Amino acid sequence: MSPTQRPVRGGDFEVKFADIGGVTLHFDHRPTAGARHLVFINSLGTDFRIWNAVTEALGDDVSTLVYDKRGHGLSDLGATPCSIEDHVDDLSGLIDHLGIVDVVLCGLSVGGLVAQGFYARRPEMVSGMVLCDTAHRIGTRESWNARIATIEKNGIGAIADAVMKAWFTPAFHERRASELAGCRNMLSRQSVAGYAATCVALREADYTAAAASIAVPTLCVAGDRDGSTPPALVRSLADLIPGSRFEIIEGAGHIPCVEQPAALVSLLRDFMAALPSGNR
Ligand SMILES: O=C(O)CC1=CCC(=O)O1
Repeated sequence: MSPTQRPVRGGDFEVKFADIGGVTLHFDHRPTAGARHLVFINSLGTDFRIWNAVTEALGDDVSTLVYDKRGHGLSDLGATPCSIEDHVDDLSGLIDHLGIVDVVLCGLSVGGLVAQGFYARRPEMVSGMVLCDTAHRIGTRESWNARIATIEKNGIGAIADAVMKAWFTPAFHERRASELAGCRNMLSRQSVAGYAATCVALREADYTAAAASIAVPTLCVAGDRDGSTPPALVRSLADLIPGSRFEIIEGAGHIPCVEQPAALVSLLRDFMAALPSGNR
């Protein structure tokens, strides 16, 4: 596809896959000539459709890349155990495969850890970061081990009620029942092996020391009702990153791109507009 062509959503939609170091990754790349790349990195238990409303609203103003991280959606799991650094390998390989040389990363939850890992490895590629409902360290060894034990015994469905409470506000539960059901299906239909492998990666990840070296514009964002990485935790990440900004999205849980996409888009647009121009 030439950089000026964009597949129309729902029209000539192309399913795209790439073999990155032996791991097949499922992605959707919508380049616009001259527009900076915004690369979205998913949270645990989700596939790239969570960004649909956001990329739709951004339209042709930015180039976008979404992908299913290993072990999720239509992407392979690869070898286990895996670490955040393996996820960084995937992202790095996919970006190179597509010939992208300058990115703004938008990482949600574990995706925010992948963004921090990518920045630590390839800072020259990154013009800015939006770290959404994430932290330098998420959960505890005990909490991840307990979650892994539960899903390996009883399946992901066994944790779905608790996860939906963390992902979405009570208002979403009350008023957006079909979206809630769809998101619950998305979570429950991830593979146990892929989900558990990502829990292991989360359990072992600690980017506390790396945060002080982040030297690009960074916006940390939290849903005000996030039940997984609450605003105070996201704020503690922002406090570690020199010069970063912290914003709260009202009326959102852990997944603002689904619950409050317009608010996230507005923050993303302002953030992108304020960046110095770089290589595109
Ligand atoms: O689904 C959850 O429990 C919330 C979450 C923690 C890490 C992540 O990526 O999502």
